[in-house]
Amino acid sequence: MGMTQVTTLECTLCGAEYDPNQVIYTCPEHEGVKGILEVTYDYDAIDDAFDGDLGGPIASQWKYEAFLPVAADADIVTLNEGGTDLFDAPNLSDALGVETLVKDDGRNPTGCFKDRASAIAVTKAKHAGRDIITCASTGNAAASLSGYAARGGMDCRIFVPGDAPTGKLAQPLVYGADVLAVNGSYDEAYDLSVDVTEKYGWYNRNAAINPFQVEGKRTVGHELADQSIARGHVPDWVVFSMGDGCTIAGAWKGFKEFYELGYVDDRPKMLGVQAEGASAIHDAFHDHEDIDEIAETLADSIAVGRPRNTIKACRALEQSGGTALLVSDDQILAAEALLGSTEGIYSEPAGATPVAGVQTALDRGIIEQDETVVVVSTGFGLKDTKSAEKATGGVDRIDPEISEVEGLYGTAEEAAADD
Ligand SMILES: Cc1ncc(COP(=O)(O)O)c(C=O)c1O
Ligand SMILES: N[C@@H](CCOP(=O)(O)O)C(=O)O
Repeated sequence: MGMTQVTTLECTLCGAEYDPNQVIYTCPEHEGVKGILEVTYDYDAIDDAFDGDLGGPIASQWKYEAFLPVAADADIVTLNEGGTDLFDAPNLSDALGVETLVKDDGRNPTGCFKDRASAIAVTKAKHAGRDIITCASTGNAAASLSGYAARGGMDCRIFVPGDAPTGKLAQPLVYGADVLAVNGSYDEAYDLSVDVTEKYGWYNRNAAINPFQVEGKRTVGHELADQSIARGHVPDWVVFSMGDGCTIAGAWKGFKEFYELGYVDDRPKMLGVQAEGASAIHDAFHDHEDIDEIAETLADSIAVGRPRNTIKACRALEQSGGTALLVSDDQILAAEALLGSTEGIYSEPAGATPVAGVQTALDRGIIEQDETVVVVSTGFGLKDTKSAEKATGGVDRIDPEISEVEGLYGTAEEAAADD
């Protein structure tokens, strides 16, 4: 059975349309991965089918199943992804000087928002009768896909840059994937995975070329809209970090759909944040003539030199009235420590990057102090403890002597007198 609510796959460059019930990645009319495809829907059919309790509890992203491009007779492979909390963040708000909420997508089953897309990929691959699935990854998509492939009983072969954080390499190994650590950058691992997909015919999960992956990511936008209904107001800004640009594009598409269907009465502006050393989407959005294709940032998840989804990301920024800005690695590390120490939310650097973006946007008058901001923390910090050590300065090492504690805090009597 086909996906009744999906109408076509439309090329973002030339508008050519393709049958969505085939496995197709990019538009063959363009070289390489340029002709990214957009999934289009019959929204009347979706609206008829959707019976979610808007403003009510969100058990998982499957609350929005009517919006998801899976066949009605597909066996869904899920670990209960999505349904992540949107936290009030009073301490962080005080520190930043603007009302801030945190959507903690690091609480997904494998510790990253990628699970929203991986559930779709493995479900679709199985439905298409495939038994091997692949992707290129800076680490999170790899870990996520490996977990879902294990759950779905599929073989998983992933390509990661050799210097990926060890936590992100351990995770897919435990999930039973073949982890191929490429001597090179993410961009090189990516090109290799595309080559392999063409030659071996494995199913490719990469969001940048597999048009259905951005569609899974849009449930974060559905949830933000749903949570806005529960809270009674839509935030002025939603802030994401950007690497390939698929995540912000998906989130915007999801929120916009709910707005256009009349489920929610306003839309946020999207703020996309990149690292100074990996700035290609920012550069394209601001019409810089020389786009810097070198990626050098400790925020490994957004260390992307040649983003594959610049078109969709820039469209999200433009349509929402938002913008893109850059932050330094030092700001990212400081943001990781700030988010953790103010709200107990431990993010990897790319997950904390939006917090650094809010600070910069306030300084530059892009965000006003009387606005409301949602930062989306996209990945859990324990995947990259080396960066956490850099962010915090690490532990105090002491001998097992009371005098060592007294050296730090004074004697117990002195500390009691201070209280
Ligand atoms: C934790 C984390 N945050 C942000 C991103 C950026 O997402 P995108 O590449 O879709 O822009 C990624 C990777 O893609 C990621 O793993
Ligand atoms: N930084 C990403 C890159 C690939 O993920 P995708 O979902 O955009 O395909 C990662 O975590 O690997």
